[in-house]
Amino acid sequence: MVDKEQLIIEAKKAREKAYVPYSKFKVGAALLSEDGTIYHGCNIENAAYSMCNCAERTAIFKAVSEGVRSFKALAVVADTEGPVSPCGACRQVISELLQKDTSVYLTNLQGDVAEWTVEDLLPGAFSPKDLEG
Ligand SMILES: O=c1ccn([C@H]2C[C@H](O)[C@@H](CO)O2)c(=O)[nH]1
Ligand SMILES: [Zn+2]
Repeated sequence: MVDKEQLIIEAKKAREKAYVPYSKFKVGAALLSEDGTIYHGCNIENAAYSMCNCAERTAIFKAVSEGVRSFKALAVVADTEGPVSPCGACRQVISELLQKDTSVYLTNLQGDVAEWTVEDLLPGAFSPKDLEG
């Protein structure tokens, strides 16, 4: 059973793999699936800047592309003053692909941890329901 502290350790390990020649800002994520598998993600940048992919989305897309859709928890870590704050694009992806009750641990290297719900990360998110008109 993977607990919060262990998942944060895994996110820190993922952070070390970040490819960030432009921002030099390393971010790591660890996504725990319902069956106990951990999907690691780091941010991956590109000389065409808009192609940069955040750590959270790397982890989520890895899991979903393996057919995994049920998640217990997501940990994200960066070297920020307070707990790292996911960007709007990641909040949108998190809101659609993680469950409402999936725990989200936002942390930094100093050990500050903020625990969020998926719902609170993006109030009023655009959702599949909006496509029904
Ligand atoms: O929660 C976040 C915030 C930013 N980044 C990345 C995107 C870019 O590579 C770098 C600077 O924004 O950090 C993430 O991966 N996750
Ligand atoms: Zn993001």
